[in-house]
Amino acid sequence: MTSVGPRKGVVFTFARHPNSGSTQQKPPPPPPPSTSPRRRTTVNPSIPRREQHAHVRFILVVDTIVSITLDMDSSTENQVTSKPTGLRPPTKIQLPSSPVLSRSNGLTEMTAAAANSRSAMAPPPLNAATKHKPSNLPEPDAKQRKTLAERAGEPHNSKIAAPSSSRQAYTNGRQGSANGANGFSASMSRVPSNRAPKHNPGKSLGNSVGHHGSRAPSAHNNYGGARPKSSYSNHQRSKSHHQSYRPATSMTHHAQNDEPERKVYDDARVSSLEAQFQALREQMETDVSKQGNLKESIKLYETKNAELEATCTQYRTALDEHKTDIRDLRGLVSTANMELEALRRSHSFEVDDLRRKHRSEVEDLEDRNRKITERSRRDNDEEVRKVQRELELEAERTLKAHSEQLAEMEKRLKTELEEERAKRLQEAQEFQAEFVAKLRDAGVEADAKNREAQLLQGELTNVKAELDRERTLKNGLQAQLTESATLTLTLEASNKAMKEKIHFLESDSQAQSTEFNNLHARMQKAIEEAELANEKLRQEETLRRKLHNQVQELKGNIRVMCRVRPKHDAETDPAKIEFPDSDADSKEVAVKGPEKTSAMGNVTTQMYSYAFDRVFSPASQNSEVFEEISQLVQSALDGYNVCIFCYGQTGSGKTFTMSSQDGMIPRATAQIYSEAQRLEAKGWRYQMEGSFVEVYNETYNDLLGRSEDLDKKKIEVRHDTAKKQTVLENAVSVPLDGPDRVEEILSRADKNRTVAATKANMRSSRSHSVFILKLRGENSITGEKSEGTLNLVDLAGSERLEHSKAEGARLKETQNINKSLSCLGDVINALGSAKEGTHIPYRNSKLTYLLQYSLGGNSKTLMFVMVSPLQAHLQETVTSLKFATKVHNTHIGTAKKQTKT
Ligand SMILES: Nc1ncnc2c1ncn2[C@@H]1O[C@H](COP(=O)(O)OP(=O)(O)OP(=O)(O)O)[C@@H](O)[C@H]1O
Repeated sequence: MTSVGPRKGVVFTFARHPNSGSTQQKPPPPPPPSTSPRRRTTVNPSIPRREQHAHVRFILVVDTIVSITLDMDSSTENQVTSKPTGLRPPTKIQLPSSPVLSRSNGLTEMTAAAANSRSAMAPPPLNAATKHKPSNLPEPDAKQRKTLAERAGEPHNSKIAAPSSSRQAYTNGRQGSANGANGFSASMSRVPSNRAPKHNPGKSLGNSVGHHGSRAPSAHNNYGGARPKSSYSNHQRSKSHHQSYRPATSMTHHAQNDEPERKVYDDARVSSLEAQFQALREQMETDVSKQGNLKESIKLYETKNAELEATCTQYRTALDEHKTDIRDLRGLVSTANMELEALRRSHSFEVDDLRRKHRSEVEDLEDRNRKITERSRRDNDEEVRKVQRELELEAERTLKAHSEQLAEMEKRLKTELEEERAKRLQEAQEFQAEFVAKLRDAGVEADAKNREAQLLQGELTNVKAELDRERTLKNGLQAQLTESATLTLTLEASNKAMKEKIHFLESDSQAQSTEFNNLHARMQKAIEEAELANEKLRQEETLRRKLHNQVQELKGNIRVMCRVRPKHDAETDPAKIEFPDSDADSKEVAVKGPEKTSAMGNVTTQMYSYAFDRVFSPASQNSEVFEEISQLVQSALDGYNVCIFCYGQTGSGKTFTMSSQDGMIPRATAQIYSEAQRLEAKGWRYQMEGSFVEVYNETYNDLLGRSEDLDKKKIEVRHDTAKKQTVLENAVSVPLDGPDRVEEILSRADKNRTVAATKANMRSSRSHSVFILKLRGENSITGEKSEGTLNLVDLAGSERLEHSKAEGARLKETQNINKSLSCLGDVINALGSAKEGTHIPYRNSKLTYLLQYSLGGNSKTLMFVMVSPLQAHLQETVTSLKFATKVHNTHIGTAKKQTKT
């Protein structure tokens, strides 16, 4: 875009609207920044007056040139813009929006800021030009300095006036012919002043202008040929060029010399400028001619553009037609699709109809075929029957014909025979009469006749044989007929029987159904009755448990029974033990004490009598003993803690009673299993776990663990005070899923004890063994839960130290045994005498600590006091019996059932 101020203005500026860059014509690069010459000439006092004057004159001249050019350009522009072309309108239309120029104000000065914004180059100081133009200073060395024309050929020079790449291209395009302009730019623009003096002062301004004017027209082609405002750019540059080449030194010199010299100088300067003007004019003419070329080019382009538009319109029309065709085709395709779909549908309907028709035809054919088959079968049967009948008739007919034929033949033969005989007789008589002489001949003839008769007889025999055959045949046919008739009769009978059977079965099915319903009803009734009975049983069971435990409570929660083992054959010197009430329910035992000799010499013996809950004589069996304790075992299933222990001296039969093959432990577990199974019908399910530990020298050992760990593995006993249960930590617990498992447990425990035993120490005698059976039951019907524990304890043999004379390890064992037994007595004693809240010394021994919840108020305890039958053990026997009596006399609080609902 080109914008020019009024003709008489001081500043002219080439401004370009930013939007104009989109035109096809490549715009000229923005002019280099320039400052107002007026400002320079009028404001800056540092410039010599003569020089300023020369500037003014120069500007006036230039202004004139510009105005001429503007007239030409504007007319050209008007011509161009008035033509209706398809090209973008010239950028001149956007002049009013230019921030640089305002027509309302006439020629507006470009402010420094505006100028800066249009150039990347900083404006040089105003006096920069003068600073480098001292006339009195020596010129720089020619070798070091380059002429402006030389520098114009250097690529870097163009950068001075081209801050952007586009400007660079533009400048480079021009550099071959616009060296002078570069020189102007260096002066007019804000190119640093140190570049300005680099021009060769030897070259005059006229040379520069002339050089400028001699710029080849082809240089303008570098602007793209469509840039009509390039001449203005040249103008501006020419002005700058003028200023740049203004010989400041001469101006300075004039200022210092007299006036005539200055005038000469000015004239020279004016003439130079005029020459320059002439050159510029030529240049402008050239530009005008170029402009004409450009206009032609524009016209050409317009024509091409019009052609292209026409082509475009044709293409658009063709495109629209194609689109219409495509739409039509789509419509046709959719119509065809719809028709195809309709055809497919009708075809599928037809196929379905055909299928249905075919199916019905096939069914008809099958039906017809069936009927035909049925009919043919019936016809066949009928035919067979008919043939059979015909055969029978034929047979009858044949038989009848044969019979008739035979009878006729026989009759004929008889007749013939009779006739022949009569004839022969007549002939014989005739011959007798006639041929007496001929008797021999007649005899011969008779013989012949006889032979003939014999032949006839043979023939008759043959006929008879034939008749016999016919008869045989007839008989055979009759037999066949009879057989067929029999078969028919049999089949008919069978058919009848089958019909009767079907009839019977049909009638029987109804009877059976009725019977089944009756049975079902009876079964339902029986089930209901069974349910009622079960319910009643459950109630009975609950009542039984209640009553049973009431009885147990009445019997006391600690009971003592005494068992005297039998004497072995090898054992002599039996003690005198009596059983005063020798009935089936013995409760007393009397032991005859040692003989005592009085001072008078009388030998007396004292009888010690003891009464317990039950006394078992040596003849009693384990089964009898178990009968007495089975109720307690039942209590464990009912949710009680039960403790049964055997107390007595060594060899008194504790292990035999407790752990032998038919001892209390196997029997108790067997009973628990059978009872648990019985209770399953009442909704109870039990889980059973067994542990077996021993207390040896006040240490717990696991008898079900590995034998090598017997004295090494530490077992901890923990008490759950809330649940009143004892937990054995680190001890093996075996789930008892069958009574046979008890044998396994007992043999494993026995093996461990045997391994641990030494010759001098039978381990089983020197330790307390405790079999613990935990029973957890749950009733799925009533929702009851129970947790009981059965403890079966085989205590170590009690011994008196003075009697055993034990030393060393045995002494320690004995002391520990006696201590724990003493503690057991203390606990029982405390339980019997204690008021509520009194301390029970369970912790005084490992044994009582282990049995804490199985001794006392929450449990049922049974003590077997085992008695040796030997006199040698009498003292120990009496001690044991006394201890047992003490326990027996103890009343321990009421047991509590561990049940939940
Ligand atoms: N009721 C009995 N019938 C037959 N034999 C018995 C009976 N009671 C014990 N015996 C036998 O007496 C012997 C000693 O019995 P047992 O080992 O049971 O005594 P113990 O009190 O366990 O001895 P320890 O305290 O040393 O273990 C064994 O041989 C045993 O078979």
